[in-house]
Amino acid sequence: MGTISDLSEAYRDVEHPQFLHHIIPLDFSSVNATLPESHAWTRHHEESGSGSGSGSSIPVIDLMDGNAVRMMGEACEEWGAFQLKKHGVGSRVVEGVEVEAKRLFALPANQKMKALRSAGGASGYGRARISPFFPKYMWHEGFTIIGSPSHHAELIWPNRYASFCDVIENYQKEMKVLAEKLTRMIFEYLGINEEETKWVGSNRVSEAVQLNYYPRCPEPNRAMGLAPHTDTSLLTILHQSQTKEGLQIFKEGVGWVRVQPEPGALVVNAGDLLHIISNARFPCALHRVTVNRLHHRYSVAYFYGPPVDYVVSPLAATCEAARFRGVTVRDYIGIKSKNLEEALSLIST
Ligand SMILES: O=C(O)CCC(=O)C(=O)O
Ligand SMILES: [Fe+2]
Repeated sequence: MGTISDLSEAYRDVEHPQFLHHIIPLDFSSVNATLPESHAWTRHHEESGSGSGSGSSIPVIDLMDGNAVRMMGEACEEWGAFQLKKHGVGSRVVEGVEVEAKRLFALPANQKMKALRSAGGASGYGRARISPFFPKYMWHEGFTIIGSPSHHAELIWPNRYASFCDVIENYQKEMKVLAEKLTRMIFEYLGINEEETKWVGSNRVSEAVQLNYYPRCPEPNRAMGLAPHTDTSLLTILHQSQTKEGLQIFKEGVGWVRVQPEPGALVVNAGDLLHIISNARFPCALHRVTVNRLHHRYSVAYFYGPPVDYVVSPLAATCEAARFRGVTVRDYIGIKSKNLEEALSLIST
């Protein structure tokens, strides 16, 4: 149980308890033709690079390819992200979670509210954690799982929570194996010695599963699915449902670039912790989500990182000056929760 509760505690320690209005999602089923003002952002879709025809897109990499280490490393350097094929996670496992996510978010609002995230907590149902940093709300609701989902699942489904938990726990297990493999490969690319990777594969890693739901939206051009952010992880593995609009990644000099769902592929992106460990050689992928008029969209993110008491520091900085001071995962979570995008500059040297 070690880390599982540790990660929850790292979030609970954050001195910034959120207000309920930052947690309770809008009841989207009650919205018909107009976007409520609370959710109306200024137009944002016409920015450069957001057209899929621009030719720019994150690389699609086959994990079984003999050059996978180099390709993943180069993708991380250029984009901080890539799509991964032949990753070894069965399609039934992935589709299984998507089915459970659909079932969960289709419940009436009062049912979902039974599993509402608490003001100081990290897991449960609610708005995106980054909500307090933005003037408008997002067209989104989420369900965060750290450790066992059974507590919250039982509140929602007293009689059928076991099957939900089986599916989620199996997904966590498979994602963890994949995340370990990817971490080892990426560290190899960065030339980080094995001594520093001892935590990989331990049962003390920090991990969380995030189910995301973006209902169809009457005015998609004025709404925001998920506002621009980077992930507070080492790496994130994401499954997205096959919808046209959705995830976009920001590339310096290009703008927002769509990540077209590639059948069977998972999106991998570098989080803040990998940015620090790589001494900023890898950008942490800034990403956001747009919504669409016709289809609901679902995604499942798996966040992976070192144990909360592990000191993250630039390991790939053997001959250059370290650009960040060392910081424990727990402290970094605290800094990020209070400062969001300023967090990295607060630990810069
Ligand atoms: O829905 C997506 O495609 C992205 C989700 C995401 O960025 C997150 O959960 O942190
Ligand atoms: Fe994210």
